[in-house]
Amino acid sequence: MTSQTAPKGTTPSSDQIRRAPKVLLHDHLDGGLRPGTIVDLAREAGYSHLPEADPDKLGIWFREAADSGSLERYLETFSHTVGVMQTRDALVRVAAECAEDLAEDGVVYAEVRYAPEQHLSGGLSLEEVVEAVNEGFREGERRARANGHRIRVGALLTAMRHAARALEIAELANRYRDLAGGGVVGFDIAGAEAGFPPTRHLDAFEYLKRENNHFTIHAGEAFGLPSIWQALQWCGADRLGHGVRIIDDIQVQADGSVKLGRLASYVRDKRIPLELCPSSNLQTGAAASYAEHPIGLLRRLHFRATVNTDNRLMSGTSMSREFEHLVEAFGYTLDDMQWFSVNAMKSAFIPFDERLAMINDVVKPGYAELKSEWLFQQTASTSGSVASEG
Ligand SMILES: O=c1[nH]cnc2c1ncn2[C@H]1C[C@H](O)[C@@H](CO)O1
Ligand SMILES: [Zn+2]
Repeated sequence: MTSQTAPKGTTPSSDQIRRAPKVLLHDHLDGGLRPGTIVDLAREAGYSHLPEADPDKLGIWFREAADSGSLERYLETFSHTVGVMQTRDALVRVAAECAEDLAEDGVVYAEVRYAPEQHLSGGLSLEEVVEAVNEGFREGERRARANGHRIRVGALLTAMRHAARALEIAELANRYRDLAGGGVVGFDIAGAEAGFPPTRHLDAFEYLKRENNHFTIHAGEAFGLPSIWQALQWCGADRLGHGVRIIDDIQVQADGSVKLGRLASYVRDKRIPLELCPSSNLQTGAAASYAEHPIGLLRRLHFRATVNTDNRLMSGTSMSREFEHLVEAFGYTLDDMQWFSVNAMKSAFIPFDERLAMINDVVKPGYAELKSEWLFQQTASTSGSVASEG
């Protein structure tokens, strides 16, 4: 009897990984610019601080400068991307290219975040920033469709944790939700973690809860369990940005059995989504290698783990590349990729019926098609060998 599915251990090719429908919950708009666009925008704006004028060299500069082992130094590189994103046209262009690039890479749904308060030095208001980015995402979705790709992009508004505008940004996120055609789907806080606990912004989180709105919090990246605990139990985060240090509450015993502490149990029991970003974690020192990244254990233990890019420019990555690294490190199959993608889609901030439709009408059929391709390839090569034997 022949098997109906690809056997476990059949790893997907790079081409299959790229074509597989992927879902991205954690990607920074100002961490994903094309190097050529940065050079163009710097010229137009008279921004003279770029460390390199050649796009290829600039791309390498970002990767190397971000590869520092420290979140604080990693974040310094954003001064150049934010520096050229200060006009309406620049924001529309960057957002449109972001949607196009993600769609080209096989991402079908993405939540892309940025901090509106960082884009005001050219005279834009917070509202004008949000409207420009939304316009860019819609334009990028249209261009992607014209190129045969379908993607839906929602925005998350980030407040910087060292600043004091979180409530104002939360109110902004609330005003721009539920827009026809797509808009702002939630809120986040980002920036240096050590010394800036999420409880500094409790007023913003309490406001969002009263408004029945959604938010994620960068927690458990550069700082450990107390940050995750505060984000969940004081602030009420729906998801954890990174959350990778939950591994500190999981003990693997000498006999291979695993013991979860109370916080790790809570995260798993409540199905709290972890927005894991492997390449970014290697750069900021949160993990030593892909093979040692906690995602391997968290996936085995059935945490609600998702795979994300964080900053495609600074990490020289894409969703496909993240999966390529994981396939190589852990031998993941298309079934594993589907599991991560369904997890991410279940955890998105759009309404339940729309998430379900994406899972049933886009994600699952996409993987089924790739798996059936595999079956037909096997059939073709088997019948070839039967014919030659005959
Ligand atoms: O991984 C991150 N951790 C904390 N903050 C981050 C990370 N990646 C980007 N940021 C910051 C820098 C950006 O300017 C800001 C908004 O996207 O969010
Ligand atoms: Zn991030």
